Amino acid sequence: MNDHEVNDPAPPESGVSPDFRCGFAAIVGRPNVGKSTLLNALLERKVSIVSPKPQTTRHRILGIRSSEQSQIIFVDTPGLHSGGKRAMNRHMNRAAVMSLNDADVNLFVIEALRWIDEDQRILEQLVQRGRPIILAVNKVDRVTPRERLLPYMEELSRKAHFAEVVPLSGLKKSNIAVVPELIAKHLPLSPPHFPLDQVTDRSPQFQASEIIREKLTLRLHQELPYGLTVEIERFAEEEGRLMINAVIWVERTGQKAIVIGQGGEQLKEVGRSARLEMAELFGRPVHLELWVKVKENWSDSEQALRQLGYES
Ligand SMILES: Nc1nc2c(ncn2[C@@H]2O[C@H](COP(=O)(O)OP(=O)(O)OP(=O)(O)O)[C@@H](O)[C@H]2O)c(=O)[nH]1
Repeated sequence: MNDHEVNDPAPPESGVSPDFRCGFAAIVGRPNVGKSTLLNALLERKVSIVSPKPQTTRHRILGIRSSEQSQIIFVDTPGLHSGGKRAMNRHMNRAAVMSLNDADVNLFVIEALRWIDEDQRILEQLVQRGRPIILAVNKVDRVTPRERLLPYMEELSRKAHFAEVVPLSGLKKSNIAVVPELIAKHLPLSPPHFPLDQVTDRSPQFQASEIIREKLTLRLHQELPYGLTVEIERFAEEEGRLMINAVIWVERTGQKAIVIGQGGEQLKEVGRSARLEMAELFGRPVHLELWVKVKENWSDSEQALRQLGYES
């Protein structure tokens, strides 16, 4: 099943103009070029996990940006991996290819002054699909002196026929405002698919699990790249408070000790920062309980992936 069909589209809003445009924009690019950061800047709020380590985005996260003229449904693709053998890698590749198929326009994100073979490979796949490609040249804040950018942009323009080439910085939020306008030009005339005030079709449970995973990833640095996932077991409202119980699944007993940390400090700190962010996101106090459990070699087994909801 196509992820976009999970939620029935909302009935068309009354009163939208006949020039209204709506469609799907895939955010594509190799790991760590800054796709999640850019998406968050485009949506003006945080919906997708951001971390300094590559390949942290496992799920396709749909962010929605609506204005009076358009509704852009962003698909944040996992990194297109080269040659991954484990089940998780296969899943990620399938997900990436699926969102390329869905998109009306591709926002291809690269790093300023850094074009490598993997960028070339992704560009070739995009060109084959024949959909418009908007090239987002990210991280321009790192370019010094600024004059180096212009010849680089000219060089890029010769690599393919891009609909647009935009230098920007997702982190510094510079030159971001123009991007939705450029994307909207390439979307079909259509009424909005979702209510205009909706920014994501992900459930609050999913968002809660992503917040926990992000806090873990930030604290654990190199120690647990793929080896953990988060499952929400309870998500209930009681007397104005959200009661959330979550299990952090790891692959090995040794990793369990790492996640918990000495005297439980690590886990306590993860819980504290996750709880604060959830309280802000959901607009009410949160009571969060975290457990760490071992699921042997889960990321190697298709069946275990399915149990945890990574079906594609
Ligand atoms: N200097 C600078 N750093 C950036 C910019 N955008 C993102 N970064 C950093 O680049 C790193 C990767 O950013 P992400 O947004 O997680 O990258 P991603 O492409 O979504 O990564 P994957 O999930 O691995 O595919 C983080 O450390 C960001 O802070 C930018 O405009 N300028």
